[in-house]
Amino acid sequence: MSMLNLSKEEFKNKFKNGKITVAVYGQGKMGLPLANVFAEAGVNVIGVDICEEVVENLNKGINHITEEPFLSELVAKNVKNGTYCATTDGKLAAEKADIMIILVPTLTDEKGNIKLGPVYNVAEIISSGLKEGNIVITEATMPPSTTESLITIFEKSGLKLSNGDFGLAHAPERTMTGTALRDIKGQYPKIIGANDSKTLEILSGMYETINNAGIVPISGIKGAEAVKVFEGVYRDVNIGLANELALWCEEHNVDALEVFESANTQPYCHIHTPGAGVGGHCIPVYPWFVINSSEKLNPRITKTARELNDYMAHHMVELTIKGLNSFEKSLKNAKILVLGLTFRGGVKEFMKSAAIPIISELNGWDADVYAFDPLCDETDANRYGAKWAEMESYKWDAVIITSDHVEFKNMDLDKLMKNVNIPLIVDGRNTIDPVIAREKGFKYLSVGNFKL
Ligand SMILES: NC(=O)C1=CN([C@@H]2O[C@H](COP(=O)(O)OP(=O)(O)OC[C@H]3O[C@@H](n4cnc5c(N)ncnc54)[C@H](O)[C@@H]3O)[C@@H](O)[C@H]2O)C=CC1
Ligand SMILES: CC(=O)N[C@@H]1[C@@H](OP(=O)(O)OP(=O)(O)OC[C@H]2O[C@@H](n3ccc(=O)[nH]c3=O)[C@H](O)[C@@H]2O)O[C@H](C(=O)O)[C@@H](O)[C@@H]1O
Repeated sequence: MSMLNLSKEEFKNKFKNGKITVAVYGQGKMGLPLANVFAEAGVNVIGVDICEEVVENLNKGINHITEEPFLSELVAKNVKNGTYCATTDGKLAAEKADIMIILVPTLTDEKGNIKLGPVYNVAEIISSGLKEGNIVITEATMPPSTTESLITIFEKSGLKLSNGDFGLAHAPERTMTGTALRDIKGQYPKIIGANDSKTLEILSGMYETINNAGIVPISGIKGAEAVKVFEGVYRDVNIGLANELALWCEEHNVDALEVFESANTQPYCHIHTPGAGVGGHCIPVYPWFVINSSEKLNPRITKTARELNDYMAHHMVELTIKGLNSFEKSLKNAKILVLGLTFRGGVKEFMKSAAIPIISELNGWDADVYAFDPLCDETDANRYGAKWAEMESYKWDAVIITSDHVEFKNMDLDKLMKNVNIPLIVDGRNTIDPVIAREKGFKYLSVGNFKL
């Protein structure tokens, strides 16, 4: 069906009555919730993924993103009522679909080199099934200009974008794991940048169907890509500032969180939270999209913040050494419990997790390193060089918190006190209340709060 001939209202009617088919490529933390919010709105949705086990389970109504609240029920309901199905056959999905959404990983390697293999792979597959009147949308976070770099791939289909044969847009996913369904339905307005006004009109109609916060149309595709990337750069740079000011607070024996919270009572001040570092495949990745595309510009602020945030894992080990030394203990053979393997609480994702370099450096000092994470298991701990243990397994010489899981926020400190050889907590996520920890007899150190 050529949607580009429809008015916005005609499109919305067909869309809500299952007359339009959407294929979402990538059924992970972002793609699966999006696909199922569309399906819940009555749209015909095909979820495409390369993982056969994921697809097989999804077609049985089984959700693999178990940390996403309410998603399991939604997937089961949509599969049952036939508005959602999954496949590994991306070409067939493209042949059936009117709108194709690309929501696969956009990553960088350790050196910040951008890796867009999954995007180009999906573009080739979509091109093989692209039909007149279709619209292709990138929702994955894209280095600015990347969506338009796919045009030559789509035009292998014989269709021409400049002739209006198909539409192209970028409409970034502005969602957090843990609140994805809420966010997709309208926590924030939907940014859309399209190749022409007709495509923009149709997609405004489409997203209005599921997002009650409305649409923010951007004058071009590249601008829409920059919106999303800049949101992430803003966050990484501001976390870097928080970490730098927290290190100053440690040097001057000032409680960083108390100062930051007080400064933030001024509406123009939003000092972020200092910590063990910036993980995930979003915030530490997007700055590289700016750094690697700057030729004349030297993006010194973006680069410096990135470097400082990556330094914080080492600082956590420094705090641990200072803490142990205050008990006349060194790291060698010290029994250390690392609480948290994931990059942040509530998400089972290890990309750039602070725990990984921390465990590696502790092992370098011949410490006896164990880990626990409520979302993980022994295999995850061993993969990163730690043995698996629970709090009660041994008497610990130090406990290092690297993920802000809610289980750690509610930790029973009286029980922990019974399971320590040395009462030392190094809190990389400001998860524990320092006053309570110190009242209970712990030596408590965190980024920005250093009292031996
Ligand atoms: N995770 C988050 O909090 C957010 C992520 N994003 C962006 O969303 C995009 C996707 O991220 P996530 O969903 O978190 O990744 P994810 O790793 O959770 O899921 C990616 C899915 O894509 C599948 N996949 C990989 N290559 C594929 C291919 N060639 N064809 C089909 N499927 C393929 C994988 O099997 C996996 O199921 C990224 O660009 C990310 O920057 C945007 C906002 C938030
Ligand atoms: C601007 C913003 O809030 N972006 C969100 C972010 O989600 P993400 O899951 O990456 O979590 P996050 O809260 O940004 O945390 C990233 C990392 O930074 C750390 N972190 C976070 C905030 C802070 O003040 N200090 C800090 O050290 C976290 O511990 C974590 O290691 O990135 C997502 C994305 O863009 O993919 C985005 O959709 C989410 O809304």
